[in-house]
Amino acid sequence: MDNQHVLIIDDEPDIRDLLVMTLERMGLRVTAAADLVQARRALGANDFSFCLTDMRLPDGNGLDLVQQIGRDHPDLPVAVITAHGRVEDAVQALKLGAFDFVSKPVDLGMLRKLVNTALRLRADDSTPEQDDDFDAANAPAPIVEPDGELSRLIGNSQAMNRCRQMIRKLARSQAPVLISGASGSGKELAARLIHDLGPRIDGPFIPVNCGAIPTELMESEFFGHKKGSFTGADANKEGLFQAADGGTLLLDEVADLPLHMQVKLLRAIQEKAVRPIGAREEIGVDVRILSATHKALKPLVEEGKFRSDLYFRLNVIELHMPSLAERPDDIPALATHFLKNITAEWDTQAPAISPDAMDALQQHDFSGNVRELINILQRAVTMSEGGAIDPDDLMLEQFDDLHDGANGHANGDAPLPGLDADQSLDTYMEDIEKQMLEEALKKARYNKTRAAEQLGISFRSLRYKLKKYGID
Ligand SMILES: Nc1ncnc2c1ncn2[C@@H]1O[C@H](COP(=O)(O)OP(=O)(O)OP(=O)(O)O)[C@@H](O)[C@H]1O
Repeated sequence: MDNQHVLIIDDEPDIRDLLVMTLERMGLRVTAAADLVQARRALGANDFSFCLTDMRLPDGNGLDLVQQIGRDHPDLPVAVITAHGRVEDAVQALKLGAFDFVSKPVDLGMLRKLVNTALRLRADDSTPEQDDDFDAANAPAPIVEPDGELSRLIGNSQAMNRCRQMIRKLARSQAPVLISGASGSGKELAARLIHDLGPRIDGPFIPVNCGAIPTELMESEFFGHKKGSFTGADANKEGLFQAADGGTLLLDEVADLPLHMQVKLLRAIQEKAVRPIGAREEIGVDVRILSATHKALKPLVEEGKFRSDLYFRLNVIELHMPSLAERPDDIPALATHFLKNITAEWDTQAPAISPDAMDALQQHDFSGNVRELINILQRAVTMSEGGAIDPDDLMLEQFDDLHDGANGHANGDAPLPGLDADQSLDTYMEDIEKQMLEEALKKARYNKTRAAEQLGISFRSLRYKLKKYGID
């Protein structure tokens, strides 16, 4: 870290001195500026590795500097110091391309972590950055060569290129990202890439399905607990935030968070600290938050089911993963890639996909997106007898029937089985319930969250019923 030169901008002499001293103790060379004019002069005359600016300065707003640095020095990470509780300022700074923020009074421990992360980013900089904008959603996407980690994202459509371009850019920031997209469209894969391409790569990546944690255990799962803090707390337990310290926490299916937990999460995200159940003190955590959802969150906010303040905090930047219907041209490349993977994993000969079968795949309505394509190919490799996969091997009608079928039974269109003479009404009802559960699971490609949705019951209720009937 020797010789790295950083720029601090703050008009309050006491705070400025404290910041300078803290960073110099980290072995950094520090230049301090008291206003925008001094800062611009310093930027023009030096090659900085990191910049930290206050928001309110005597001759203007620190956000103007964030924008200017984004334009003139796109590789220079810049963080802002926000007044305590001014979440809007922090969100605005992140949207404008700030790397991260710290709020006043500045916690020096957190600041040191932030600076280390920023300098790691700078040290890793080997590839020149594209000078693009976060919200340039409709701009034509320049081709981002799918080399290195990004080659894990298959597909060369415009939509996929735009995703790669966004992911590369998002990896450089610490801003919260909301990843939207249909089931199986690659949301978790995108989150992993943002983590792997960023300065937190050596830290943990912890994905958590928010719909899968029982309500009563949520607080303990996220924040941990102290031994003896409630019945059954036999030992101290670390929560997911602590487990993700120095890395990334992915809140998957974030729409399924119950309201009481949304309040607690918001606090943890804002304060960058958690308090385990039964603990007196809060513990600072250095975690980047990504979230993913297949449900549109905005309508949930309007219905009062998702807190608007949490939505505002999580959705600083949105990354949309396109469904296969939006990029059918990517299907051949995806199919060829997965076929190779499957045959390598199963140690069998790789059959070719006949042109007719490829056509059929391109016509197919993939409600389960890439995950469904993988399932279809796994089955096709098992079914194919000759050297090629033919349309029949794909058994696409069966997948279509599954799309339509569960609606049939689940909505009561299909005839109900008759009641046996020696059967009680209870066991008869249980048989029907079991049958509906199995069909909904099949239709949802064994995604329990989706199956619960189709059945109109909560995830927790589904899990209870599956256990009751011994369905795995
Ligand atoms: N563009 C892609 N290139 C290569 N593999 C992909 C791509 N998109 C998705 N996959 C693969 O498809 C599978 C499903 O992707 P993933 O779990 O990321 O989807 P998801 O959107 O998070 O799904 P869900 O909504 O069900 O949680 C994974 O095996 C993933 O690696």
